[in-house]
Amino acid sequence: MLQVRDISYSVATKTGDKRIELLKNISIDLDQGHSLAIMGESGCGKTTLLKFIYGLLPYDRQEVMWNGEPLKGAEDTLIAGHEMMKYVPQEFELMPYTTVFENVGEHLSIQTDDRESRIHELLNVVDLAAYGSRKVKNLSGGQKQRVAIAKALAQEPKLWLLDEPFSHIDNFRKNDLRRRLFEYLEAHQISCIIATHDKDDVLSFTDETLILRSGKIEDYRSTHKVYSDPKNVYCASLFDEVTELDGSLFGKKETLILYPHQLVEVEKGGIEVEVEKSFWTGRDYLIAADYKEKRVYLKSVEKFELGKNIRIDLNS
Ligand SMILES: Nc1ncnc2c1ncn2[C@@H]1O[C@H](COP(=O)(O)OP(=O)(O)OP(=O)(O)O)[C@@H](O)[C@H]1O
Repeated sequence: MLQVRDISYSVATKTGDKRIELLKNISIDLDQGHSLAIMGESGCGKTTLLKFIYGLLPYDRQEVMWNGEPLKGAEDTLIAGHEMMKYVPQEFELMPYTTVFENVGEHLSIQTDDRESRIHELLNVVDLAAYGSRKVKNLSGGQKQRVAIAKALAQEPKLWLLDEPFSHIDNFRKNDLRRRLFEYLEAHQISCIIATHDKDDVLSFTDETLILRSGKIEDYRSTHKVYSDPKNVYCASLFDEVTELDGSLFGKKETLILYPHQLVEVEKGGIEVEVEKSFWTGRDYLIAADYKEKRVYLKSVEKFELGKNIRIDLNS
């Protein structure tokens, strides 16, 4: 079990007269086998938080605990990084002049009886079984990223720290790869913290979600709650387009933060909006409309012409 206790992390400005706080009062409890998503806008501190947990940055106090034991930060260890964790950074580190097979096997003991079958198992997880003998320098960016993932799994971590792990991988493979990986993690009871901008990494695969904004926790609950009951527009907009409307327009007390599928066109009732644009999304249209100079988004099976007035209501 991982426990992060009220951590803050700051760096000195270039002039050295001030400090910038990159992380402020972050606490995390992660049970073994659970997965946590870290979401937030670019620059909010996701990578810094992963590096901090992994032990690449100095700890002021005993702030990161593993199964109740305090861990040491970068300034107190010879080799930074905790052995029960594996951190897969955005810029993956591979050996370009050796094969995929050798890269993945790098950390497996030569004595391991089932060395070959273990490497094959991991290459299967990342769908690279056919590329074992290929030199890494001759792979595409997405293939290299998959090698980095397999290599990290070869070390049998208890906690996996992933920074935008699918950023180079095409949509065609992404969904399948996600499913295989998270199934592998579940089967081996490996915990996972994944920093991502992609809601598809989060909704189907993580138990909890922590949303960061300027280094502070904006929300930290079950992924289901973070998505379905967003605390504010910032949190909701990490998942989809968002409309914020006064609830009294629909007979509700609270301000409403709505995803496009939560608003629909109706014949009567609701409010009148003016269509500004219809975007085809494959299955239906995302309609951008104006309500008293406020942007409103809804889903529709029908395309609406620019300037058309339609009535919309809550999709209950
Ligand atoms: N050593 C450092 N010195 C000064 N500023 C830093 C340092 N490391 C990170 N930062 C700043 O801290 C902020 C958080 O960076 P971080 O890489 O953690 O963000 P992020 O949420 O992972 O962003 P992205 O989604 O773009 O990868 C950024 O503004 C970054 O420029």
